[in-house]
Amino acid sequence: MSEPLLTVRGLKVVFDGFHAIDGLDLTVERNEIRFLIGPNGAGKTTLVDAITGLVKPAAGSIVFEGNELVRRREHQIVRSGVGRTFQTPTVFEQLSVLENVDVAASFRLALPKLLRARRGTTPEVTAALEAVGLDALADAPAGTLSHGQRQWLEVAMVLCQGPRLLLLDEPVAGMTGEERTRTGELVQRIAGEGTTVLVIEHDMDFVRRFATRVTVMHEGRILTEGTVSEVQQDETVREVYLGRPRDARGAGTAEVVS
Ligand SMILES: Nc1ncnc2c1ncn2[C@@H]1O[C@H](COP(=O)(O)OP(=O)(O)OP(=O)(O)O)[C@@H](O)[C@H]1O
Repeated sequence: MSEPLLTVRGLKVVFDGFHAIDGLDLTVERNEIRFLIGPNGAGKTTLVDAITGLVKPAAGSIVFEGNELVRRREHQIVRSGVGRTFQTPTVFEQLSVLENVDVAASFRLALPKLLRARRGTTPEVTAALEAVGLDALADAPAGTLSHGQRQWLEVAMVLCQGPRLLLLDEPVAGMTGEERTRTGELVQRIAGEGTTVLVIEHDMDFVRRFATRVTVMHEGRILTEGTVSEVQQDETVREVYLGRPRDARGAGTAEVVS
């Protein structure tokens, strides 16, 4: 069997004595569309923050394609092939759609290459815009895009950097049904072209339709993993979502066990 794309072992992230990630182990194989679910505060975003260098783990290792990511800086992690989007898209509103992707593409280049590269649009930029279906809007200011289109623009901004692992944080939040379907199909195309995708999501309908495998997080650890139906039937998952009536629950979490 080939080496996993991502191997997380014994990961701990501590905020002022609070263990947001508490000895977490996770393995992601190549070409998966892995969904990460779990109640509010389970540690999903913190895990992605640790993988991408935004927060520094107190312990543990994160090995991507055989290389340790812990202690690398954010831009080094991007250059090593890990890209992410955020819950709220971060685009430059005054720049055009094309310029946004162009700026993001430059970020991946080392300075000498960057100085040579600024002569017209690169094939990666064009391909990323086509992949997310925004090529017809290339010259539109990003500030005029709908919420769904902004999310796709942010995906294009990551795709143009050529990631082998793409981490999406609640990509369909606030989207219409049609936009959700388009986003799911986009994720499938991205995975089909060789980029492994890890998606944090609360929308169980979306998870059911597009996940190849689901990991459930709870209190900073992995509770269980499996297919959607396997995790829905898991007793511990049912307890986490339904067994504590006074817990604050995330949107759609009750759906997990329905
Ligand atoms: N910078 C921080 N400082 C202190 N505590 C934090 C920080 N970031 C996250 N936490 C805490 O860590 C825990 C995990 O948060 P995290 O955002 O990773 O959960 P989540 O599973 O992504 O939740 P949600 O589904 O609501 O987005 C929460 O209790 C949160 O309050």
